Amino acid sequence: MAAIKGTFGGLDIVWRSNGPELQKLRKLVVREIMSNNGLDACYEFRRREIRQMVKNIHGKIGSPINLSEQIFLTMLSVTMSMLWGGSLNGEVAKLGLEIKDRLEEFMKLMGEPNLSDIFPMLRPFNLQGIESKAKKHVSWFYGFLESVIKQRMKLGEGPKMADSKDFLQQLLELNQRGDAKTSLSMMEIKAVLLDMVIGGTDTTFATIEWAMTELLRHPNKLRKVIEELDAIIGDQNVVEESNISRLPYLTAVVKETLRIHPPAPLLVPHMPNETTVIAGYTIPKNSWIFFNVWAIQRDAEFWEDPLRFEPERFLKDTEKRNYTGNSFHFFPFGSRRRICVGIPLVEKITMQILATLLHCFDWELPDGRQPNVKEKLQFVLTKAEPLVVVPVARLSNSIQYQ
Ligand code: HEM
Repeated sequence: MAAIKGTFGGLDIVWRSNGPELQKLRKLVVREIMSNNGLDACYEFRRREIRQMVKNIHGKIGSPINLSEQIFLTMLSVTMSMLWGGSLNGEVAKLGLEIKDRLEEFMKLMGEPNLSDIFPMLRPFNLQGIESKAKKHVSWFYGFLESVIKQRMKLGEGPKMADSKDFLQQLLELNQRGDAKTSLSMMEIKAVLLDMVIGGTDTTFATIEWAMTELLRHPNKLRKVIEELDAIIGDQNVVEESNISRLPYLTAVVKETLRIHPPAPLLVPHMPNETTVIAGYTIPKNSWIFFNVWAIQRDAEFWEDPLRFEPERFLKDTEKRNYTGNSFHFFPFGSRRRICVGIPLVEKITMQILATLLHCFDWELPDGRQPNVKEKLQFVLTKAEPLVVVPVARLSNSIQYQ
């Protein structure tokens, strides 16, 4: 962990220590970028990538497809598109694949046990090479983001899509306001963008992959989702972000997925800057603390029949069962000062991608075999084996697939 933290140079949000600079960055992201206005401003970018996903899948109707890979690429395209108007289509596809490979490598490194975390005096020797490998990837990402930013500053504005503005454009405009509260250095802009690529892509992908897996394992729950989509969206429309607040059952499916399969099962490690005693245990200053939210959210003391996939439990008591991190039985995004800043985006994007996949297609299982729930932990908890399924068109109007 120390190795990974070091590679960011202390400028990003995830690995920055508590203090006024961290609070400034968090406030800026939450108030400006993740606000309704901020997210609405880049809706067209998200929408474009989701429509492209539908088109890609429609081209493979009737054949088995690796849905996990399709979801990952869609999430990466959505992230790149929202951040700097990038895309994985056309000539930049090669670059997208390079980002995907580097992201996967980086996640692996973050999940690898590092001797230096247990014996900090070994850190200078970099015995497993984790720090140097991680640094190589981070420098590549920083170099790439720098060229994107320079290009944008030269052109003066981002790609035009209706009235949309990508995150980079929003950050640069905040900088032009020129007040200390919203100005960021170029290094900080790069670090925040990188946090979003690394912190946002895999976690959101994993949520959608697990939700699809659980629904395919539970046809009675899937039927309820389809009934809800047919009633709210209907046969002649496509899913828009404005519809998703009217899909309470699908919302409960996402929450139940995040309960059983939290993408960040140990949250992000915390480090107290003072020695503290909690419940009689002494937590020494500067120790790495992991919260096992995976185990807590499966604890039979708090959850009835905890391993059963039961979205209905989130239909009751919705006030308490939310993402605010105030319940210590359900906090997949963490809690309090360091709670995830991406929640508003996650709520929109997971719902819209899931609703679109289930509204546009029926999904058949090759050889009728149920997908398994074997897990793979590389910092983010994903499925060990990809989800392979056969898409079948379910809408009568071919325009909905274009
Ligand atoms: C389902 C998707 C996601 C999950 C489950 C998730 C989960 C988390 C968790 C558990 C933390 C650490 C909280 C703690 O330790 O107390 C965190 C932090 C963070 N997340 Fe997310 N996240 C998701 C998506 C996103 C997205 C889409 C973004 C941005 C585009 C994002 C940006 C961040 C950032 C910047 C932090 C660091 C906050 C800080 O340290 O102050 N996350 N996230």
